[in-house]
Amino acid sequence: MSVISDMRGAPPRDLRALLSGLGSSSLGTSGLGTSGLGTSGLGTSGLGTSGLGTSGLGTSGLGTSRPGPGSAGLGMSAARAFLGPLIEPPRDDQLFCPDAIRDDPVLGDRVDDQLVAWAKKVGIYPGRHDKLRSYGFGRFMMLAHPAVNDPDRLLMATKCLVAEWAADDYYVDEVELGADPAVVGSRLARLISVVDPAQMVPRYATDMDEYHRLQPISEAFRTAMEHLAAYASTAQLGRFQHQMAILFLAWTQEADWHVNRRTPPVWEYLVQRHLNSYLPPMILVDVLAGYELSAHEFYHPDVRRALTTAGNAAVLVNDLHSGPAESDTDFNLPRVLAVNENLSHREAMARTVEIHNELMHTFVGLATQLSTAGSPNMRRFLADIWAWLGGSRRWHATTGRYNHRS
Ligand SMILES: CC(C)=CCC/C(C)=C(\C)COP(=O)(O)OP(=O)(O)O
Repeated sequence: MSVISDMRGAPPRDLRALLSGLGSSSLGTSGLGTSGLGTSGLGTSGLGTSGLGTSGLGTSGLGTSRPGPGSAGLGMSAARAFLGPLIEPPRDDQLFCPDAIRDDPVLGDRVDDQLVAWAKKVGIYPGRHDKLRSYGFGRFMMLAHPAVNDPDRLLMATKCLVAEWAADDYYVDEVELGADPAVVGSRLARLISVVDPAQMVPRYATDMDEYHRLQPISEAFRTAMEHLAAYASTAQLGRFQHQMAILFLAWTQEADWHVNRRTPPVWEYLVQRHLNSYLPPMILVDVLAGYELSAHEFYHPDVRRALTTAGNAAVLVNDLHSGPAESDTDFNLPRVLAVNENLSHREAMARTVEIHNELMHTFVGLATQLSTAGSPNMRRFLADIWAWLGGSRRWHATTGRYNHRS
């Protein structure tokens, strides 16, 4: 039995409180089915509120005000009665993390089929489309957004995810795929000019366009963001651009470790994983579900703290699962811990679980406070993040990217 599946832990009291207020909203929205969430004809702002039935719950509106005391609308018992049963985290292991709320393999397959067709069209993962299919990135998004039944919304999120993963694989991690730490900075700086379009005098614009036309990863980002823009508000699109700049910065830091052949101290690795976290796909939960957490709330420092904590915890689940599939020169927390603290692999895995759990408990505490004090959309957003964490956990445990059949 692996260290991430052989110890038990009961959900603590604060988690129960959090779930009664927020985890249930995802269950509530999943109950709406495709007609409530999945159709493109519905305006984003109206959909969020109608999805949660806020009008009947005495709330302070759509969350344009700062989250603060006194604006809570949905009492816990009311939430439970209205939105359904609590989500219990799985009891079969030590990882303090929910499991997936829904698993719809047919829907996941459908998104993955369309994903592979898109990948062929833009030119990413050439000659590796079977591998790409086996990763089940569409299945990932199906698991992580359990309230969303619309394949096109899931495909949009999957394209964004895969554009990021392709950049990570081809520019940062996989030397055999052309990754080269000496040019990571330049490649990513050029790529950000697609994410946040560079303004160019006409005489050089053709040169820049020609470069991007020949870069499948540029084309992946351009088309993924075009798809994202069909569903996202300006502010939601801005979030994504901001998060990409952070992500790309982190990848240049990683390149420094490779070029200079140094293993960072644990704190520096954790800073890098804070920047190179799962936040980019996570912050799209409201875009997919068809509502919007206002920019005012989204960027509130307390909210940012909660979200980055969740993003950091989620990416450590990646570190726990991906280690064996990574090359020896790749960095992950167990490896960094083992080197810095002279731990065995098993000890380093157990320490990673501990750090993950500490982050998750912090997230639960912060989210509990925010969901008590914040708007209905705040509560819903946190619920959707919780659901995302569960879907991510299930994906990591089952994807062909990290789990090879022998
Ligand atoms: C979707 C995405 C690529 C988000 C940014 C965070 C990130 C780069 C990952 C979660 C991938 O991390 P990592 O490089 O460790 O993943 P693999 O182990 O290479 O699959």
